[in-house]
Amino acid sequence: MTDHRKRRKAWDRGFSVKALATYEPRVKNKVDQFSSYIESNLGQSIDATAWSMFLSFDIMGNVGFGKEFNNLSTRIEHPAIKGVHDHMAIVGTLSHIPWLLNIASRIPGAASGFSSFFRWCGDEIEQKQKEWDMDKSPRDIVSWLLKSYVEKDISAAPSKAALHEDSRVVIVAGSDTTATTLASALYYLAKNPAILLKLQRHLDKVIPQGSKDWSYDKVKSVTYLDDIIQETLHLRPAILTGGHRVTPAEGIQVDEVYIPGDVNVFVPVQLIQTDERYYTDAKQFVPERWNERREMCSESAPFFPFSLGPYSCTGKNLAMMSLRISISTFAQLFHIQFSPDENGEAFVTETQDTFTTTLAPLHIQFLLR
Ligand code: HEM
Repeated sequence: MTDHRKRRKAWDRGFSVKALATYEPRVKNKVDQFSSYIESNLGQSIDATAWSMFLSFDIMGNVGFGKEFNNLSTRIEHPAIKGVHDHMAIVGTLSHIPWLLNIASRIPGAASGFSSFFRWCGDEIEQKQKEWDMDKSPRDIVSWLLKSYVEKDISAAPSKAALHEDSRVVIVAGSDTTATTLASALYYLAKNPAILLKLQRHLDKVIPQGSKDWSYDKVKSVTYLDDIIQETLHLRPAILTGGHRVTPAEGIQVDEVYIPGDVNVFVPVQLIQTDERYYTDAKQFVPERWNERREMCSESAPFFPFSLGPYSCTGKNLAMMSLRISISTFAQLFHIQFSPDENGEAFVTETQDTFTTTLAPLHIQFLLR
């Protein structure tokens, strides 16, 4: 735990206000690239699940590694994405039996599906270290981690292997999660035209001159945008169940249930966040519950899509920034609706909990407002 707290410092530097300010125009640039594609394909059916993935991985390649994944321009998955998904399918299944996961990673060939991803991250770290310039301020998350390592800072990864692992976490933790949240937000906006319209009105109020006047500062002032993101994370958190935790040696009392010590437990995020005891119309998409209809949340309403405590998400501010930039840009420019052959059902019923979430395709159309 003390070790973990120390190591968080290296991570936190990569998400400081100063670091985020250097990422912001790069995130916007990727979102604009996506918007340009939409503009030249207005009315066409677009798979929001796949495209959200392309966008998030391109963002994470750029701000995570300072590299171009080119998913948006080629519309072909970078091998790192496939590697991550193969990896997560195994993690999602085996994490319920943690010792099996340890064994599986040591069986020759068992990890072949995601070894290209491991190799890619490792090569990038090696390359960065070769080109390392002490005088330059890091411009991406991995460079912040490498800086601590090269300078032997107290927060540094304790070994090269640990540094390689951290670099993989940047992609695994940062891309899939933001992508599934964006795809879910697009699903809710397509399903609820009145909510999309209300968001557009709020955006028009702070950006009356249209998209050329877009600025992150203006968008950040639109609380309804945050209400929509929050409600998406409330109903469809990107990590549906979350990682397990071990109970303290003396055991733990949860209401009337006693759980003995050293037991693996899960706290299923989505299940708890959609419990009617805490929220009115708990499974309905009502962004207003976070502001003007606050009475729809009880005092103790649980909300922890980024987890809580010392192991909570260190990339939360980057995730929120990416989501605000993406959703505000799309909503300002476009009307969003389901494609004629889409009703959104499979997107909900075929969701798989693979530690991060695996989503079914979602066919939507963007039209000019
Ligand atoms: C909507 C997007 C995101 C959601 C919902 C999310 C959620 C979470 C959750 C629930 C955890 C805790 C996992 C556990 O307890 O087992 C976590 C941890 C973490 N997240 Fe995120 N995350 C998001 C985006 C990001 C981004 C963009 C990054 C950037 C790289 C990131 C980096 C991390 C890291 C490094 C950890 C491990 C923290 C630690 O162990 O101290 N996340 N995230």
